[in-house]
Amino acid sequence: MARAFLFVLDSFGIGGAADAERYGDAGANTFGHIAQACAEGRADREGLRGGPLAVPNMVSLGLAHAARTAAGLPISFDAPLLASSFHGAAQEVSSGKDTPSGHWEIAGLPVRFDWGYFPDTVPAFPAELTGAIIREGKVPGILGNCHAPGTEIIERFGEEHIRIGKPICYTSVDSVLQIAAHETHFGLERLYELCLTVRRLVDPLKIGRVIARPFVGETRATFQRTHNRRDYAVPPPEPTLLDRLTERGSKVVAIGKIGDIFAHRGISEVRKAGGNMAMFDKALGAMDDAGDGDLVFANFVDFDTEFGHRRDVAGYAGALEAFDRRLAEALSRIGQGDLLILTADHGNDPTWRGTDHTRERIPVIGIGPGLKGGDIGLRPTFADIGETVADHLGLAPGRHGSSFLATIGGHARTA
Ligand SMILES: O=P(O)(O)O[C@H]1O[C@H](CO)[C@@H](O)[C@H]1O
Ligand SMILES: [Mn+2]
Ligand SMILES: [Mn+2]
Repeated sequence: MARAFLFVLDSFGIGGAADAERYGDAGANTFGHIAQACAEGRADREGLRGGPLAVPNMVSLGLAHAARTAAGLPISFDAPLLASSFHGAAQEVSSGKDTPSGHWEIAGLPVRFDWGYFPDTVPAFPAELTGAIIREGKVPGILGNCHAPGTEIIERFGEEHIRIGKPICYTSVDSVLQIAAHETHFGLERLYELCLTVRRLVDPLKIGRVIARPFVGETRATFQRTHNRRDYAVPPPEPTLLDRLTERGSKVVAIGKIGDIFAHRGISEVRKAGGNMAMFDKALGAMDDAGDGDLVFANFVDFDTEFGHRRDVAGYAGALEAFDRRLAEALSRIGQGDLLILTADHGNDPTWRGTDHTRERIPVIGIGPGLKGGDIGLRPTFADIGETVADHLGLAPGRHGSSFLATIGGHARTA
């Protein structure tokens, strides 16, 4: 019996990317800087957390060792490593530091082409596109049309949006076109339909994702985004690990936004919930249901959306600690033949300038009862993760990356 559980802590980078300079991110280190801020008492928040970062379960899987591999940081956490655990870091070869690039590469498909981006100008969208959105989306116009952080732009235009019914369209340094609209005044289903229309319109521009950003509340002070966010991604240009598994008849259970990220290709079942903790419940349930050859692929998005982009260090630290506490429940479900890998898709250093992702290496830590475990070193591509899962689940090797299963004493199960 072989099963695999892949948990992505969205944006939990560990620094050290060799090409960080090109992105203006030399020195960015999400994990390192959060740990440092906590150690120096700069991430205390009444009622939430205080003191040094406490993530003992991830440390026992080798998180601190992984940080040293990625960025040369000294290991300052002293928990013993669990038997059969393994640790290392991976460098991204895809050019984008965005969610689809990170996840697709993890699933064995590096993104070699360049995404389309909108310039940081006002207006940000080409006039023909804006015209088409209004015409084909049947809306009276659009608000925003610029680069902006999502919460700010809702504060700025939310009331006007409610009054005149124009959706708020904005973008960022990522390859995205985001549409914020009120759940009841504009309508949630109408927002989703509009996003589908816009998805088609931006396909020729190679825009990675159109994202529905519904919100509620009646005034500037009370607006709040809801968990009904939906991402409309372009389908991956080649088969991913997910396609390879489902084609063989294995189940791929997608927790959180994984289904959206892969444009629902190679996914057997989607289980969604609002917030990291509810998502963790879903992940545990999927672990209980998984059978031989299956993959549970989970994304925990709060780290990125709620804390990384908001540059909220204490919030990020608190979320890591809450996640780490729940990890004990996942570890108790792991048995012989199981492989659990924790990783990330890019960085989002909450101590960094701006509000965008940071180019970083990612942790690759995990456990597989019966394995020798140990150091897997620095992997040259995130695709090594997907290839290791493929190897563990008995698939033939894919086109990108290589399995580290043999390094940790696993048996290639490929027939
Ligand atoms: O500021 P919000 O709306 O959260 O947007 C963020 O979320 C987008 C998708 O993850 C990123 O491109 C970033 O701009
Ligand atoms: Mn992400
Ligand atoms: Mn993000």
